[in-house]
Amino acid sequence: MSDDLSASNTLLEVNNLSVHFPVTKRRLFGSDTQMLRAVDDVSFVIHRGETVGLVGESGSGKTTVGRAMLRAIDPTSGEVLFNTAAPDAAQSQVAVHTLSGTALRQFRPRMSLVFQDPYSSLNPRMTVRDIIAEPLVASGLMKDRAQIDARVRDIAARCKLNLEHLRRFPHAFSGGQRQRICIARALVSKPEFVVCDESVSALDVSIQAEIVNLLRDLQDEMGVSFLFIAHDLSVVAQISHRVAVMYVGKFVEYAPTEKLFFSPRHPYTHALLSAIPLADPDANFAPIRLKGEIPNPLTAPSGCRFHTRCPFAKDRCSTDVPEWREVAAEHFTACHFAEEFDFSRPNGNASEIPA
Ligand SMILES: Nc1ncnc2c1ncn2[C@@H]1O[C@H](COP(=O)(O)OP(=O)(O)OP(=O)(O)O)[C@@H](O)[C@H]1O
Repeated sequence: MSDDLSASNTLLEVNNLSVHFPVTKRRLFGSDTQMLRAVDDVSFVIHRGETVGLVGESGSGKTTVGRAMLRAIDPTSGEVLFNTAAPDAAQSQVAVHTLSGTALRQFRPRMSLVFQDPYSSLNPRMTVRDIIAEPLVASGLMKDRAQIDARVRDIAARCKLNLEHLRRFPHAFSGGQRQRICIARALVSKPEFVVCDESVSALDVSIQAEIVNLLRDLQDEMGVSFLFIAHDLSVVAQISHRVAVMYVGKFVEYAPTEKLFFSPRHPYTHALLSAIPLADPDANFAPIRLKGEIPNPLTAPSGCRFHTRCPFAKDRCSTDVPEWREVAAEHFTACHFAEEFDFSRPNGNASEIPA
């Protein structure tokens, strides 16, 4: 677990990141192209050895943030800066958003991705050994077979895979074992940053807990940082040092996990938390339920994007875009009235975060 939130421990800086997709609609005569603002002006940092949870309803832009950070897609604007050196050495900063060609290919092994579906993301015709070795071979990081085998066996053992299984094919394995194979593949190149995109969502609850524990152990051993994308706030709470909440392409709140759970400042975070059955002895805590669907980013509401569903919205919420600001130490939000709301659960404590 990383508690060092100092600037010298920063691994990734995301500054004003936007990803807009052109969407063309056919009309009777000709066509009409609009920009879909999947991610709009998002800024945050991730520290070394830290897990940042990213939550929000379907379509809010979580996957697009992760893919842009990995340069799997090109950002429309903004920066992704990666500090490559160890914290005590002189740091060397790589502007990931500007990399291309050979430089991008050489940088790729430092970042990786674990997909949601452990069934479709493994090639059924490859052995487990070859699947795990693939990133080393594809990036040209290692060429010597004995060296590759040693690295594969090392990461497979860390992921608690039986080494005898390396010669088998993926169909022989359960969902949990397959996800261990996916994690081994993602970590074989010893990346410093890994995006886990809904990586436990498809698994049974007991298996989810095993995978979350495995990711924590691997983080302690290898110092890797995770962006952990999920719908399920209770899973995110178990693994994340800090949590960001997204709504229609915007970050609405970002705070250390306990603060976000027990003193949220944004009505949307409060609404998401209201859906979790936490034992809460505080009589003042009034849960709210969200009505309606998340708006389409093509027709995102003006002002605060949440105002159309916010039970606390006032006039200016429909016209003025709220400023993204630090309302308490390490606690950021974008709500005009964050200072006025009290959604806190003063009697809550960390042990109440669902396990
Ligand atoms: N390549 C693309 N072209 C056009 N629109 C896209 C593209 N990729 C994503 N989108 C749109 O961008 C928005 C954000 O999508 P994204 O997948 O990032 O959301 P998400 O929060 O990860 O959702 P989910 O939880 O369902 O995966 C959605 O409206 C989606 O339809």
